[in-house]
Amino acid sequence: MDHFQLRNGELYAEDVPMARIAEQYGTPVYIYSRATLERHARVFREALQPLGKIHLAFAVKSNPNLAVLRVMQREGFGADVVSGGELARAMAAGMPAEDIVFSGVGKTAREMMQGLDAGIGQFNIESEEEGVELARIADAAGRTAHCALRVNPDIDAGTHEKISTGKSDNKFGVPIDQAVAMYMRLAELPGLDMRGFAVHIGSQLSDLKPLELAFEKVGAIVSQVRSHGGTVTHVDLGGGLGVPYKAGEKLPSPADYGHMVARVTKGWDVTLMFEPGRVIAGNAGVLLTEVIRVKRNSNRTPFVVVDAAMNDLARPALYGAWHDFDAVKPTGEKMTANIVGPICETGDTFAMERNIDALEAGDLAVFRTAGAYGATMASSYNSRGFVAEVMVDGDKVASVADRILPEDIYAAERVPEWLD
Ligand SMILES: Cc1ncc(COP(=O)(O)O)c(C=O)c1O
Ligand SMILES: N[C@@H](CCCC[NH3+])C(=O)O
Repeated sequence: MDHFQLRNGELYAEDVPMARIAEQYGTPVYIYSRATLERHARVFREALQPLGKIHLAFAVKSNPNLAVLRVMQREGFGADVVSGGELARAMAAGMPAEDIVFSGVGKTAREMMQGLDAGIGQFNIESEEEGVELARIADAAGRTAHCALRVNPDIDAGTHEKISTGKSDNKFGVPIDQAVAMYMRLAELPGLDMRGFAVHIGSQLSDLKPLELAFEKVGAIVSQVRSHGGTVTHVDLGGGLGVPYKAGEKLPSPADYGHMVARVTKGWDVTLMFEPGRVIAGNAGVLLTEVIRVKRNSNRTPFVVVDAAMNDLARPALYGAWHDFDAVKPTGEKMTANIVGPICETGDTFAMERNIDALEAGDLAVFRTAGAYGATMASSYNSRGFVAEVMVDGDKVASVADRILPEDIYAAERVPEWLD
């Protein structure tokens, strides 16, 4: 059930009218629904639970807000992190260190030490060089790093090229044909406990077939390692499951995904790990915005200029991504418009020639499916500050991230005295 729905002709977030949120917190503002996050977490768990030993790690990059992480922690999820900052956030939100997986091609020595000091559950190593460095650091500190080797299966995930990660020319993972020998070498190093493999071929996948092919390839190397006398107890299958961005769009469900995973991993005898992000958070958030003005150039499609911009929601500018856009108080009238933000770039365009609810200056509207890769990718470009975030829970609403004003940002800047 959608928790961002019309009631008596106006949009609500759970039991809170969005107009009230705009009044109280201003716009633009991200709104997260606790009930939706929880439902998605449970649906995902129920789809994978039948597989036996599983570990669920929420991809922090998709939505690192502390309140969102706390919801996930209460749902029994650990975290997939890709930086020292995300690791610190996951821990600040109360995630147990042993439930945290650290991925990423560029972990610094300092971040490795941070993970070791915290006692995180697993490092996903993305190169032999990284494994050797982690071994040296762990050994010198008298620690053991539990590790999986991330493989690159050279599979086209069929998603946007900028969010594909599993082709051989992508920077992620090690070539799968070298993985077994590399795994065996790394397993010899002091300081490392090689316990398995990881794979993640991309995000917003709308077809399960590429995932299935990737997992089959991983299954083959698990057998090869074992036939060489090596040990494999964990396989991390990453995230990537897509979500509908357009009303009525059909994508594979977590249950479809669960059935596919069950079929492919039958007999592996490992703990299966998952790193879902978008499928949990995407449709659990919207970006509420106010129309600043409607700019009508005679005979041309009007521009609906909203107070959200590409710095608040970067996906349309970065990937040409589609976000459904609905009036908070629709009149039933429609218009064809270009939806743009106030930033001084043509790329600050959310949609062109879109058939939308008729809007005028001062009206409120939402970009849907903005809970993942929304606020987390915000910037302060054009000195617009950082967008605010709230969470609703039934009829309750709370700020979960205050708006950061331009003056808060330039307070950290200095003019050196030699410029006086
Ligand atoms: C290593 C890794 N794990 C998990 C995710 C989360 O992906 P998604 O939000 O598509 O589930 C990503 C992002 O693509 C990733 O790079
Ligand atoms: N930022 C991307 C997803 C990247 C996934 C990170 N591995 C998006 O908005 O779709």
